[in-house]
Amino acid sequence: MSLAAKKKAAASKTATPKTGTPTPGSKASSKPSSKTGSAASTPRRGGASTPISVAQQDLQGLHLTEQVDEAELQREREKYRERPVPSMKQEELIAKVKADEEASGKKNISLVVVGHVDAGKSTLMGRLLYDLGELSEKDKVANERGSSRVGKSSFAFAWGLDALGDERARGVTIDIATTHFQTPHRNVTLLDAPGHRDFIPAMISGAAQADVALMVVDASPGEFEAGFDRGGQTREHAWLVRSLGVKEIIIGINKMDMVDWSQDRYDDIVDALKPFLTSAGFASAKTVFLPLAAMEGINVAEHNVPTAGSWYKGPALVDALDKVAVPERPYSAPLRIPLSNVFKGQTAVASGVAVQGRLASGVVQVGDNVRAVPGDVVASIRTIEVDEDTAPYAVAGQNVTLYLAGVDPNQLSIGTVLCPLNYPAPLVSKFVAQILVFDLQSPIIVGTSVELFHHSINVPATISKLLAISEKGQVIKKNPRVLQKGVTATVEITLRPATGSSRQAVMPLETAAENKEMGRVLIRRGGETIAAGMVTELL
Ligand SMILES: Nc1nc2c(ncn2[C@@H]2O[C@H](COP(=O)(O)OP(=O)(O)OP(=O)(O)O)[C@@H](O)[C@H]2O)c(=O)[nH]1
Repeated sequence: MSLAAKKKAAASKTATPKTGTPTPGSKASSKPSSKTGSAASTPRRGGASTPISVAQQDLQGLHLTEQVDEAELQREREKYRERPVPSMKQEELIAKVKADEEASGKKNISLVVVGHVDAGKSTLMGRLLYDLGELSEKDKVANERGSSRVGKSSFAFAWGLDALGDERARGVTIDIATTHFQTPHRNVTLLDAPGHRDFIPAMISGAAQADVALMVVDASPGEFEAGFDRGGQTREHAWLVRSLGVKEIIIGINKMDMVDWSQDRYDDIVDALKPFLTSAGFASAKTVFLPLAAMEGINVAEHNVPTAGSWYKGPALVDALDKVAVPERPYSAPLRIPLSNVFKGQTAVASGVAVQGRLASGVVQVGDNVRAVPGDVVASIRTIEVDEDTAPYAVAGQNVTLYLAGVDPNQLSIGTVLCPLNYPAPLVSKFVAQILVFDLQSPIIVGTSVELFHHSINVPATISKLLAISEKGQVIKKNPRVLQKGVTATVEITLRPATGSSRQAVMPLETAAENKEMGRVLIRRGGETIAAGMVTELL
């Protein structure tokens, strides 16, 4: 699939509200980037993506508009419910997955790109894709033309990566776009994160899915400092990605052309970042620094530093990515697929309801039946797409598009978790978490209202009890009255019903001990990330 087409697909899911945060279900959009056989042969209709009922969808799929033959409709519905049979038992599948990985010599990793606004993230990724042959000359020329028309000709490479329309006019990335590329030993899924403060919720969704972060900083005079100061996004992004479980980080010190490849400037930036990254929880062995000039493609796909930069002997970006450690994937744990997208509206029922997400744990194959929670809906996996290609199975760590049979799209939403039939994730309205408190404007007290982020959703919640403050694993204070910046605390968190609803709010959640990825939460207040933590007990 061409990059332009991929971008179009990515752009089709950019429904993040420009101010405020996305709410569950708000990203549902028209249609995923499908090219499965069944989808291709399925009649599709244009039009608005307002949610429609299953019956209406059936009508669309069958091209019946007014005269409805109920019996015929029923037969068609039954047909949709015909399920492919899984070809392997779970244990067989896990063994095959491991053997396939061994044989391919390539491992899958997901990369999130973060950094202060305008640091050059999109330019860098555009350049990398171009140098790796993923962005054609034609795409690049079209991008150059398009971007100079709106008076931003230096954005030519970024153009390739940023989505369409609104985003182009403003020159700011507003939602996660995914693309794939390969290094000699890695298949990389790239999640391009927006740098703008308002868009951090979208970044959280990307970072929650990543194995490694590429943090881009701008070496130009004054710019690194602006991004690193309080209020700049460098610090918050580093905290966020680490809190979301990303252990490896590559720091691309970009725009070295602006400082004539000065080693002093590079060293100063490294010296400022190192202690900060350690305090944010990145082990120095898992931190790589490299100088770059993204626009000119220097030190991106090859170690081609100019004479002024001959002091640099380390890896080019592509070599650093090729060495990213692949975490042990929890294949044998029960399946958990938190959905990051549900395509409501135009998707015809015959090809299944299209959803996207990342396997937090477990394995799944075509024909498997899964239970969707909340809602307790049973669906059958009709088709699996990994990297836009159909696949017989998918495993923990992969981002997938799934086509589900036997389910109404309105029963699913962003945040729904697909689970095995006999092992659904528990639904929780209150839990205990151990949290690390970030930089705060005002302290956390009992009753503090927050937004709770878990994978791709955020829900209103209250810090209902402050249970303890600990240091190095020891409780140093019980029932504190306030939590200040920098402390590790045990708190009770209670979900609040959505505005206007009297129903008790619940969400699928597990303790971190049970399932690391399902037990990680982020806490924000008033557009600021104030804490991150692990669920330790479900109440
Ligand atoms: N001199 C110089 N300018 C660069 C380089 N890389 C990027 N730029 C410029 O920096 C500006 C911002 O680049 P983008 O790639 O849009 O930055 P971004 O980090 O993706 O920005 P957001 O999407 O808004 O977060 C553009 O004008 C680029 O042309 C570089 O290596 N050298």
